[in-house]
Amino acid sequence: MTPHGTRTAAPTGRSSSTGRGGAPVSLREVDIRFGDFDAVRGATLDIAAGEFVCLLGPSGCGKSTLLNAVAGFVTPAGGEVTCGNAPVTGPDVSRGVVFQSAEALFPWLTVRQNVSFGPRMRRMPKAQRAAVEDRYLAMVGLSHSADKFPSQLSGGMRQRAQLARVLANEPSVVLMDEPFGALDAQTRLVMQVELDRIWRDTGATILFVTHDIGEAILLSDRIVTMTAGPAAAIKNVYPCDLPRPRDLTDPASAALFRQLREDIGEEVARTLRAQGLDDGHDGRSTGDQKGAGR
Ligand SMILES: Nc1ncnc2c1ncn2[C@@H]1O[C@H](COP(=O)(O)OP(=O)(O)OP(=O)(O)O)[C@@H](O)[C@H]1O
Repeated sequence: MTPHGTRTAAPTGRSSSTGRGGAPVSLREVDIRFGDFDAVRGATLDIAAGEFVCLLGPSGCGKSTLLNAVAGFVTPAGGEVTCGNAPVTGPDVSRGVVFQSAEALFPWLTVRQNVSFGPRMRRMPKAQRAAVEDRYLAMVGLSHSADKFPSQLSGGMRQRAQLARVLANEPSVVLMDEPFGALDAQTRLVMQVELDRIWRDTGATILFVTHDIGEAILLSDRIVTMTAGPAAAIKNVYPCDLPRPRDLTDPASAALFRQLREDIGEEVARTLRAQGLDDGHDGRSTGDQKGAGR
């Protein structure tokens, strides 16, 4: 598969059975600075409504920073981020964020109350709220655990609860920052399959940050790599149109895996050289991990 520069993706036309479907997201020449530190420079990317895009890159390059700019947590120093053609000027429930840590759940509330939190804040009537709770608890497979507290859940269940809480706001864009990074390998595989189904059901646009090349191949319509920071940029955009469900051992997936590993390996090696730590390491043992292509 040939990577290409940033482009405007054609809308996928994916329909949703729940939620409000997806919205397009656009980054135009986005620069992000933290004081004197130049974190991201000139990032341009168009994500179509309903598209699933993964951001991959070496540790510390700026993946979360870019996701935070789409979330509205970080204000770009230059350029523009738009969602559904409106400028992003701050956080909004139409852009839900799922974090790596399930600490994002309120520990004093049950799973159902956590899921209900957004609709309650929006003063949704009780009967309607109950229907929303039921729908999203069922969607993530937590109906039977609705009355448990977060401390009574496994790591995978907590991430499901976090996702249900975000989905209960019926966001048109879901931003996921290494949501499965703290899970064991088996749970992670289960969650990847479930997320693929949930994405189809909701029709939401998903921007997903991961270190895991295999995970990106299993889930994405397109995979975006970033250069090592500072002043990180979008490096390549790889279309990933393999038939779903995907199998990392099939030759096309394995070839894409190797291509991505090489792409990220170059950036890791560049970072090590810049730090004077280069000992001939080509970065291939980093990036990832599990899956095929090795
Ligand atoms: N609030 C902040 N203040 C100062 N620097 C920051 C801030 N947030 C991020 N950075 C810096 O910006 C760069 C990009 O960080 P970011 O967390 O986006 O990287 P990442 O690619 O998501 O990393 P990882 O894969 O390790 O999670 C890093 O050098 C980081 O130290």
